[in-house]
Amino acid sequence: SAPSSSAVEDGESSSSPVMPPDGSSVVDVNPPRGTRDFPPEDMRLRTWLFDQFREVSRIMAFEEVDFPVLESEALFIRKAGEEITQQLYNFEDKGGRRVVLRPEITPSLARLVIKQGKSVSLPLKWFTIGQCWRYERMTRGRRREHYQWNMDIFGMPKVRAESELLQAIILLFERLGITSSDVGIRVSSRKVLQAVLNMYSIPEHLFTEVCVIVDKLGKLTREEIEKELITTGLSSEAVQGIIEVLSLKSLPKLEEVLGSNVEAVADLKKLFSFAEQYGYADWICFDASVVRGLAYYTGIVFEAFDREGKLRAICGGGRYDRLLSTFGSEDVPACGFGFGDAVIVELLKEKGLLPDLSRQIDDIVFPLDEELEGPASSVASSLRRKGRSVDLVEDKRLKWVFKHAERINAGRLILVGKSEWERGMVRVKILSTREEYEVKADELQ
Ligand SMILES: Nc1ccc(Br)nc1
Repeated sequence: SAPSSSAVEDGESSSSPVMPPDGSSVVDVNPPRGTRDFPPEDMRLRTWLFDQFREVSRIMAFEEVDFPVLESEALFIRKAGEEITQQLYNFEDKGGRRVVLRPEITPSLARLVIKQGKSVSLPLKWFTIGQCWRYERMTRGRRREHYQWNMDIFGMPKVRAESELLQAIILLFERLGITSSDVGIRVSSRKVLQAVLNMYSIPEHLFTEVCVIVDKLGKLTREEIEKELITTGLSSEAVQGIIEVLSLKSLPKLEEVLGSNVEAVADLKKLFSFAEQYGYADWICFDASVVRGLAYYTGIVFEAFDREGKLRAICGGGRYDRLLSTFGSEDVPACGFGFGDAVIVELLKEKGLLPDLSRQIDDIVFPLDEELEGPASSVASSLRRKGRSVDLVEDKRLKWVFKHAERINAGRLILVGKSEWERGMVRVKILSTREEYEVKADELQ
């Protein structure tokens, strides 16, 4: 039996491995700390979820792209103190290169846009589903990997891009049976914070750091946030002003505070007006406290949340118009979101919306004795070449075969018996109706 592993650093199991008689030791059969196996039942759920991601991406006219999970560390070195860059799964490879298991996908997308250069026409609408990693001290016992669906639009400077991405997220929720009573999407803009910092003449270079700090609203206490803001050098007046504006949840109130000609207000009003036209206005709400924790966001940001408040953010994203220039390239306006594979499954469980994904096999082919194993091969092969899923079973008692047929929801049981085969026939059992008949082997469909 596999040694039970406990939460010790870096995943060594705490119990000694089972010692088989020959003295060798059994490897720890658990996956590395913080990672998951996907046995068939879990894999069916994951495949179903990813199929929903793909179907929404198709409906939204996005193209699929992919990248290595392994990326250059340089792509993720940022100085804003984000959690994501403090938990890099980074190492030096055998060639002395600094590499990472990517913690997110957006920088890879940006790298490919730069690499494609003038060979692509804008706007680009790309999506991918990929595994992302973080190295977290296991004391917190959290996962170190998850899969993220990313949808990104490059070369669309106006809020049409954000509106399109919000529709993709809402279409996904609707496909899963989730309603706007279950989930909402908080929307704001980093330009709100930018406007407040301008009001207090706070230098531009503090913007990103302040965003990363205020993103902890809801995770840290107000006092802790204020303390962190003060340490960046902000005056207590500016800190109070920031906290006050970020507590706004009314766009008209924001307009009163910031004025109508502030870009943030104009963008958000346009977005909420589009939402009415798309028909998803009841899903979204303005909430100035949303800033998201990634340093590179520059405009509208959003995150989906469960209205019961039991779970972490379901997905999130925003506009990042100046990411490419941090890689030394000309900027291209961009906007995107990441949608993880874990919180959404917790939500589906909460709402009783997990789909029934049992196995479905068309036919079981079973030779009734050893000398018919050859003919059974040709029966199975012929059905498979017609596109039927066939489980070829042998060396089992018939009682087991019937039980197995039930377990895998087989449609038919094809019995290859001696007397029937001598007449060129096989016996077919329709398992749902128990109907049974003989048919010519070479006419079996
Ligand atoms: N960025 C990131 C990577 C892996 C996990 Br689990 N969560 C967040």
